[in-house]
Amino acid sequence: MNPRLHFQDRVATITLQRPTVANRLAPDDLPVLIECIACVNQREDVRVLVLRSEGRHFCSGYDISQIENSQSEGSSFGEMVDVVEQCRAVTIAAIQGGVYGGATDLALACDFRVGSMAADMFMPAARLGLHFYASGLERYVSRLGLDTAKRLFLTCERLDAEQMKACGFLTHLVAHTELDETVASLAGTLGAMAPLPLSGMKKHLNLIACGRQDREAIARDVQRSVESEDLREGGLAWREKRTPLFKGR
Ligand SMILES: CC(C)(COP(=O)([O-])OP(=O)(O)OC[C@H]1O[C@@H](n2cnc3c(N)ncnc32)[C@H](O)[C@@H]1OP(=O)(O)O)[C@@H](O)C(=O)NCCC(=O)NCCSC(=O)C[C@@H](O)C[N+](C)(C)C
Repeated sequence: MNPRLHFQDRVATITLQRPTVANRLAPDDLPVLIECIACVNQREDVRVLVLRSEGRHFCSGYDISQIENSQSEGSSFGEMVDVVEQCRAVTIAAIQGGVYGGATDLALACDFRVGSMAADMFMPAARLGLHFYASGLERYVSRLGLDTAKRLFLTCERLDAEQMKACGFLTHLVAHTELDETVASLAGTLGAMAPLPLSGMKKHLNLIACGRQDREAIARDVQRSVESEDLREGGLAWREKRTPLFKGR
């Protein structure tokens, strides 16, 4: 099955596993990815989702051999990326190599993008004759700013790992050999946080980034945390100088 979903402790991992075609995503892969996220959302014990892939490239985007159908399929690619962005768990993309086209939007929908020095990226939509969908354009501008979004979309320029970090595409840049360890360490850090504020603040920060903030909803989530067992546990653990044991309620 592509992709593969795996659970360990508080961490879910989705692995793209078509390395012979640079992990390109065909229309058939999109509902499978959406289903994987639905499975993750159902598991209350899962706090972190790692999106990784096998082989030299992270993902080469949409299947170019089916690009003419992308008008009808385009919305489902964007829909899949929106579903990833709205995942309840905090998401980390582990980018070991190339990330191209729609895959760059998929990575941007993740909360953290940890890249290796072997990573590179480009967005060839204009070169292919394709206008990118609205939610992807918005995500680029809200995450990277207007000038970088224009540079990437309009020139189709290739960026190396250091340029990806400099423009904010990568949140972390590490040696190739340290990628898995860095991702596991970040997943461990995030997995130890109180689940309610973790997923709540993730959701609201994303909404604020695209200008759709809801102050009343934030106030409700603040109140929910004030009344939570986890807040009492957090204070108690601090006083007792021990690691808190959060239950997500
Ligand atoms: C990834 C790559 C750098 C790898 O190079 P490599 O030298 O390591 O390997 P390769 O021999 O080029 O690739 C291995 C195989 O993988 C295939 N492949 C690689 N990426 C593909 C892709 N995206 N679609 C279809 N086949 C793809 C190659 O054609 C090839 O097939 P073959 O063995 O039958 O010749 C090189 O294949 C390449 O540039 N691929 C194209 C990348 C690219 O332009 N991606 C953007 C796709 S368009 C896109 O994503 C926009 C889309 O999101 C918009 N919308 C959602 C609205 C539809």
